[in-house]
Amino acid sequence: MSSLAPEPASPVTTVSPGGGIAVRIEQVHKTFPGGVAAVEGVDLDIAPGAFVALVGPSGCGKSTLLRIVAGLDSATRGRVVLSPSPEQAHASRAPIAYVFQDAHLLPWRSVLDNAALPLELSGMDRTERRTRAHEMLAHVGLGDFTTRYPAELSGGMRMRVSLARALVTRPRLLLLDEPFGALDELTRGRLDEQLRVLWQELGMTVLFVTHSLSEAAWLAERVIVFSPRPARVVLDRTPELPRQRTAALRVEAAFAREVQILSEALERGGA
Ligand SMILES: Nc1ncnc2c1ncn2[C@@H]1O[C@H](COP(=O)(O)OP(=O)(O)OP(=O)(O)O)[C@@H](O)[C@H]1O
Repeated sequence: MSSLAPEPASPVTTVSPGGGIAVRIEQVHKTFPGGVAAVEGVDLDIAPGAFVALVGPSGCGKSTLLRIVAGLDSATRGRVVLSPSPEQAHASRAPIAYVFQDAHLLPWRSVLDNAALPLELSGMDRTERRTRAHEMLAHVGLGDFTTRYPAELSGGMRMRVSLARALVTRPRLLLLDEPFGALDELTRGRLDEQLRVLWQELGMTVLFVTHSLSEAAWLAERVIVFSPRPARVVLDRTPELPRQRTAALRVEAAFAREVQILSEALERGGA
């Protein structure tokens, strides 16, 4: 089987849609020790279940903002309010999962054991965690690769394991930091398609950092364009595109127009 062959998606029946976390970013500023200002007065209200792309020039502060939302870093001023809060979140679902630019798989563990890792760390018993990891790997098209090891996989397959590892916890908020940036266009497009299907089926809020304006317009229901560092919001746009995103949409005039609008905002922000 080709690593990119779309497998019939096995629905994740145990997760009901809904249940995404609302994210309120209130006047967030971040200045690092030494005086580097990375984020300046960002105000965003993100509805539960929204799919939001964050775009901006390299080094503008997107990752910093995502890390603050995740609680991995703190704001210098302002605050991020998650609702429900991670403490109130439902026990059967993790509040937050984070996907990095690199897959960061453990080379000595099989694909299945990599995907099951967060469940193992949470103390779930072996049979249940393996069942859940199997289910999610099948969902991202890796059902036939569970016994393989990371070194035997392509870059796109490794990213899919990383995505499955984040999704096994059934997060209510999924944060992705330029996850497909190192992949070729075709693989990236396929993974975008799988991610959108997963978002629609799993019921979670998604914040997706990318450099690619076309990826942002195709994937997200709302695109935030940031200025060069320190990141300020230049544009907050809901692309006027059909909810059902298809591969054919990428060559349509309406899509090109959306990318153009984002591109102009990016230029304005840098002026
Ligand atoms: N821990 C840190 N200490 C000091 N400066 C930092 C730290 N982390 C990030 N920065 C600086 O903050 C700025 C924003 O970095 P950040 O990684 O958030 O940008 P980005 O928009 O995600 O970049 P890219 O798109 O290239 O990944 C950069 O100038 C970076 O050097």
